[in-house]
This record gives sequence, C-alpha cells and structure tokens, in this order.
Amino acid sequence: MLKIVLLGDGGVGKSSLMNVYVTERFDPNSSHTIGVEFLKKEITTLNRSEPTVLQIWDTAGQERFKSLRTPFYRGSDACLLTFAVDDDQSFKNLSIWQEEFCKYSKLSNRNCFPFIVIGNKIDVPESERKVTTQQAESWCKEHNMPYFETSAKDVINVDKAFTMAASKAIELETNFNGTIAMNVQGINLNSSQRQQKNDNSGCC
Ligand SMILES: Nc1nc2c(ncn2[C@@H]2O[C@H](COP(=O)(O)OP(=O)(O)OP(=O)(O)O)[C@@H](O)[C@H]2O)c(=O)[nH]1
Repeated sequence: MLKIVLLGDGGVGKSSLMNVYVTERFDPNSSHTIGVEFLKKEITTLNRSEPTVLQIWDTAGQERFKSLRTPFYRGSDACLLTFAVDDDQSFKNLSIWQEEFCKYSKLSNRNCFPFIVIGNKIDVPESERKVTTQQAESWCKEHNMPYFETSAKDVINVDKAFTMAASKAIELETNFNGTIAMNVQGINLNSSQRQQKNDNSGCC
C-alpha cells in the first residue's frame, strides 16, 4: 500500500481530483474539506508486477485547518503539490506547501522524495488563466519535479498524475530495498572475513 498526500491552497481542486480519480464523479459544488479525508484505489503500474493499493489523503487547504492536516503527513510515499491555473497565488504558494510537508513529515532527504506538481482547472477559458504552462514547467524543472496539467471537471490527465506518483514511489521503494540488500550483504561479508581472519590467526 502506498500513501499519497494531496496538498495545495483551498479551492484548487484537491478533493475533486481525488473523487474523480477514485469514484469517477465530479461535483461542481464541492465544499471545503475540514481536516483530512482519504479514499483507496487499487492500480497496476508498469514497474511492479502485483497490484498496488493507493491510499489517497485529501487535506484541507485553508490555513485555519493547518493543525488538523499536518499530523497526517508522516509515512507518505508521494506528495501531489496542487495549484489552480486560474489562481496565481496558489502557484506562488507551492514552495510553502513543500516546506510544510517536509517539516511535518520529518522527511530526511527531500531531494529523492517523489513530489509531483499538478496545475488543475485547465478547462477554464484562456482569458481566466493566470499561470502559463511555460511558467509552471520552468518552476518544476528548477525543482526537479514532474508536472501535469489537469482538469478534474473534464477528466484530463487525472489518471496520469496519480499513476506517476505511484510509479515514482515504487521506484524509490525498490531502490531503497536494493540499498538495504547491499548493506546486509556487506555486513555478512565483513563478519565472514573477520571469522576467516580469526581462524587464521588463532585469536579468540
Ligand atoms: N473549472 C473547474 N473547476 C474545478 C476543477 N476542480 C475543482 N473545481 C471546482 O473548484 C471548487 C473547489 O474544489 P475542491 O475540490 O473542493 O477544492 P479543494 O482544493 O479540495 O479545496 P479545500 O478542501 O478547501 O482545500 C469546486 O467548486 C470545484 O467544483 C476543475 O478541474 N475545473
């Protein structure tokens, strides 16, 4: 099971993305989340032979709910940093969200943690759009994060963004387990070498 957390300003569409992804239903009157909510979905990714259960945590973006959402960051396997393309401030706040996540999840190495950026509401008329694709892409390139433009309303790229988050988390987990296996082998080799040395020298 992988834990995926959705973060971003209030109203950018986090609940809508989660609901569309899991239940395939978009609610035009979606109300603000209070605290956190989660849904599960089983998927299959290209980099793992068996199915993976995604536990998706939707958090309240409004500042007044900070103390209710932050305890749920620990143990996350991936984080979706979300903004709305018609809300400039929500894009500017991405760094603040990343900081909050790193602080409360007690992340030891943020450089290899799977952060994915989502620019939601791309269905809005061009005249209402405040953040260009180029602007968002350049920020993500600078911060080394994959970027997806989505519309929960028109169901564009929603699946792709969540699948990318899952694949990145699996990739990290696989690499991490590989490192542990190598370390364990290293310990065994050292102890057997020590034994050999002891046998040769007759030392106790
Ligand atoms: N046009 C458009 N509207 C959207 C889209 N996604 C969400 N909305 C609308 O934006 C509003 C806020 O959506 P939510 O999903 O509740 O936003 P949220 O980020 O979960 O908000 P908080 O719970 O306050 O953090 C709702 O009226 C949604 O119907 C989208 O892709 N396009």
